[in-house]
Amino acid sequence: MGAGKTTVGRHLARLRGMQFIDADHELEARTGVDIPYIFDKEGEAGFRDREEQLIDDLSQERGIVLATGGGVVMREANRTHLKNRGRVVYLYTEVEQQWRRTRKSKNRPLLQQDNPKKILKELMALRDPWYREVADLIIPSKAQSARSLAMLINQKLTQMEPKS
Ligand SMILES: Nc1ncnc2c1ncn2[C@@H]1O[C@H](COP(=O)(O)OP(=O)(O)O)[C@@H](O)[C@H]1O
Ligand SMILES: O=C(O)C1=C[C@@H](OP(=O)(O)O)[C@@H](O)[C@H](O)C1
Ligand SMILES: [Mg+2]
Repeated sequence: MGAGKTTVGRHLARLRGMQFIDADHELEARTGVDIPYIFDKEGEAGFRDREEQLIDDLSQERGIVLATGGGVVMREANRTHLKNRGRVVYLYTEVEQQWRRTRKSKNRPLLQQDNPKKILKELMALRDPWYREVADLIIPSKAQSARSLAMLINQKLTQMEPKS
């Protein structure tokens, strides 16, 4: 959360002339409600079930840039689909930076409590190994604009062999 997946992903899609899809926005469009509402009514498990279904669906698309939610690596099926069906970029961000970028937002239910920095730290410890396992490319996102990060990712993807 707060790494810049949604923002950088949109720039990257523009640079590559591809369609951009944000999994959370797509889920909101398909259900007609927002992410906090889904967490509220169905809990995190309900959200994860919907997310898993959606990732299976979207990862079969070709020629898109897909920004996932940060918790996507929590389910093994998601990790497998992303790894097998696309090229995965891990936008690494320090917890302090994540916290600064997310502290005013009301849109991330997991952080709507007293000590969001502690939650971000715990989630990082749990998830970082999975992000690294799934990633084809690891990009530290420290102190660079979203557009320059997208340009860097674009360049690195272009240097890689096309995924068959
Ligand atoms: N490289 C960046 N530099 C400065 N601000 C950024 C950068 N990437 C994202 N942001 C800002 O941080 C916030 C969270 O970004 P977002 O793209 O929603 O992250 P994610 O989708 O990974 O949770 C947004 O307000 C966005 O404008
Ligand atoms: O890290 C997570 O578990 C989540 C990240 C969010 O997306 P962003 O990573 O785009 O904030 C969103 O999917 C949901 O609130 C859960
Ligand atoms: Mg996002």
